[in-house]
Amino acid sequence: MALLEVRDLGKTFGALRALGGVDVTVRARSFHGLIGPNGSGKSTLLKAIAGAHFASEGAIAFDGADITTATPAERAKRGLSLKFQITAILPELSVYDNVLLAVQADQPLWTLLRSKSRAALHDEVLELLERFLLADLATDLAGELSHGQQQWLEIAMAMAVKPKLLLLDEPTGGMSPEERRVTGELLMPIKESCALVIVEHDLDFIKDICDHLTVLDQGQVLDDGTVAEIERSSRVQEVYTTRV
Ligand SMILES: Nc1ncnc2c1ncn2[C@@H]1O[C@H](COP(=O)(O)OP(=O)(O)OP(=O)(O)O)[C@@H](O)[C@H]1O
Repeated sequence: MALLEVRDLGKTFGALRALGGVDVTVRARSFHGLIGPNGSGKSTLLKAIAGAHFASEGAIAFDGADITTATPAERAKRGLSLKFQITAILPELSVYDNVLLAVQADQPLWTLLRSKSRAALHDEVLELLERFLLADLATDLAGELSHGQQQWLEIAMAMAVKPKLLLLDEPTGGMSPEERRVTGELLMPIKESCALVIVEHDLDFIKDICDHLTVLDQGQVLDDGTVAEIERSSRVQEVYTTRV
């Protein structure tokens, strides 16, 4: 079943047509990669899905609802969660408090005042810290974590709201090969409850973790299919050998 349907999406910035006629379908609990040369429109598409900017044309449906003109907060309430290239952690707070803030963001105020609820929140924070290899660093300042650990903290925070779809923009940028490998391992289990749309330049990483790929070129869909189909695509090979 389709969780996200992007139909005939277009986005212009002044005279520049960054996206045009883009169709993308993401199934529930699938990992969907957006790849393509620099400037092909990957981040623009991710931002349009998140509501960070509005599409100029076309429609976006998420979980059965039309979200084309919904605000980022309304999309988040429906189960969309995102982590962008730019960091969103609070460096002066502990790792624990960063995750606690993210977990609390999903709770009504009255829930936070009950001690039973606070104990449950504590358990949720610990569970996320364990899952993303941060439990031993809980009391460290977030700003003192390594680059890779900061990325994992942000993914943990994005997962704190129990999304149906997680959007990641180049999560492995600046990571060591070992940190990339671990990031892949940390992401795989989220498939049990959540789909992923990921923009990534590391093609080996994206092929390892994704079920489905959409290849963009000059703001349009060049090809779309399983990883094996895209690997065999002569159109994609041509673009990657001549322009990347
Ligand atoms: N806010 C903006 N204002 C004007 N032009 C923009 C804006 N955002 C993106 N663009 C332009 O839209 C086009 C697509 O950019 P986008 O960042 O989506 O590509 P990308 O595939 O993510 O590139 P990269 O792989 O280099 O990150 C580019 O020509 C870019 O310069």
